[in-house]
Amino acid sequence: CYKIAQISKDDNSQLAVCRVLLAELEAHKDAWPFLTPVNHKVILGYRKVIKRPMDFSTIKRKLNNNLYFNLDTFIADVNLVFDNCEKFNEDDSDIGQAGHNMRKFFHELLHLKK
Ligand SMILES: Cn1cc(C(=O)NCCN)ccc1=O
Repeated sequence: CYKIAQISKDDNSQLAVCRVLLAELEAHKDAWPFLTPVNHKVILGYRKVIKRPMDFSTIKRKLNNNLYFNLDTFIADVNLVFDNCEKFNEDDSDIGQAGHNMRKFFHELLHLKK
């Protein structure tokens, strides 16, 4: 049963790493555009242009509902947040710049944890 215990321990420690990474993203000064889902009733065109919306609160809900298989599936959703941002916003806009800053910050976090 050691093998089974080992697998579940890895899942738990990977889950703990995801929670810490998400907390650090949410605490960043440039996180404000990404904390909650984009309101497509307010932001015209968003629903048509962005096929897979994602935000930090949705990632937190998915983490708590055990919907991430491993660290890589978590990283894919975080990158989706930044890819959506780049698609919808000009690079020189406030939100566009925030997205670039947050992507760089997340990339550096990942390389610290390795
Ligand atoms: C990520 N993103 C956020 C917004 C937004 O307005 N967020 C509300 C901030 N309070 C608009 C476009 C977009 O791509």
